[in-house]
Amino acid sequence: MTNSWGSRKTIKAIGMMSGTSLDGLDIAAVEITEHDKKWSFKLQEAETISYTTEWKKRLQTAHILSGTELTALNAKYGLFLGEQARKFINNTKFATDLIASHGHTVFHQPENGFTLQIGSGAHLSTSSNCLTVCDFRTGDVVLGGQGAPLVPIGDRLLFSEFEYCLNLGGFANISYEEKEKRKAFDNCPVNIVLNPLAEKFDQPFDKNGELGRQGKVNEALLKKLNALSYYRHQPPKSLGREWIESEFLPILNKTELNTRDKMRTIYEHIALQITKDLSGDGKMLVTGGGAFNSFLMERMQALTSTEIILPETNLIDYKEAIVFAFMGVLRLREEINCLASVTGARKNSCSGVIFLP
Ligand SMILES: Nc1ncnc2c1ncn2[C@@H]1O[C@H](COP(=O)(O)OP(=O)(O)OP(=O)(O)O)[C@@H](O)[C@H]1O
Ligand SMILES: CC(=O)N[C@H]1[C@@H]2OC[C@@H](O2)[C@@H](O)[C@@H]1O[C@H](C)C(=O)O
Repeated sequence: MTNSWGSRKTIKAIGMMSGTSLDGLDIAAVEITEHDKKWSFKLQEAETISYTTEWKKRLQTAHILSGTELTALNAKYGLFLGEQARKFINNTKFATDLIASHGHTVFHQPENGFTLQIGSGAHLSTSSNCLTVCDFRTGDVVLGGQGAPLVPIGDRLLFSEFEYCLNLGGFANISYEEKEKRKAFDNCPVNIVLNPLAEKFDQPFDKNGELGRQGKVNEALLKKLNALSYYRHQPPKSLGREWIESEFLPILNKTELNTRDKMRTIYEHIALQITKDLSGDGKMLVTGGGAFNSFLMERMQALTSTEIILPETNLIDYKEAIVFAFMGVLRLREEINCLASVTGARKNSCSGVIFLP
């Protein structure tokens, strides 16, 4: 506790998260409480603002824009986030102390020393009229870390009753305690590769895994995917769109399988990659939209005796937004919110940039 935020028992925070699946902007209003050095939270309100086709396209193609265009989008998206926050606050009457915004990842190249989440904090804080914390990843990358995943600080301090926390969004990422340190890494791609395949059937995603369930596992493709060098690397490690384009899709696009068989094989690949390192003991909390994919859950549970726990829907949908709200609170209190044991950075850090309205 180093400043006046540290003497507040409860802090009200709004967390905003735009994930890789591009289904929408998740907003969570959370009351975060510290009692006897133990943290707890209450999710008060939550909403997902679906992206319009136009916003989805803008964010999806942001990486090919010119410098000027990307700068303009950063500002425009910051204003958009601010307007959404304002509307949310007006509707819910949640008297928030702060907004913690992840933004939308456009580039993630920790090996080259940078990561970029757009959604200008200055625009967001001014248009929402709220104290805002954003740019949570850069500080860790500058310290030599992967800048991801960051949610494990929340897994450790808010969800410690679970041996594993798994999130199934665009990518799968898992976190767990090992020798009293939090460890975490991105396992493999999930919806970032499944959604475009489902779109071939005019569906935004493979609801409950029904399309993939109808296909057959292709052993040759499965073997090639499992042989990708990323899976042999030791953590810390993380994945991004760049890896999908350079490593995963070239293998997938070379096969002439029908789409259902491709999906079925990808499901097996995901289930194998996630379960291969589990101890077989304890409970695993599964969140993120992929948790609703009952076929994927079945395949995972068939490959491990670690018990898969699906929480209530709001936690499945909003855990990441909740944890970013928590990270914003830690940032204001000047307490550690990025774990070097997870990201491989030279040291733990208190990351995020603060904007006053
Ligand atoms: N009933 C369902 N069956 C199968 N998949 C589902 C279902 N509901 C949601 N999904 C998947 O979950 C995705 C959304 O998940 P989520 O919002 O957790 O991803 P994200 O936050 O964008 O990703 P990330 O955490 O990687 O940034 C959808 O795009 C869809 O693929
Ligand atoms: C760079 C980036 O945006 N990474 C995301 C992405 O989506 C899932 C996975 O890859 C994870 O590493 C991370 O997000 C979550 C919220 C995290 O940092 O914990």
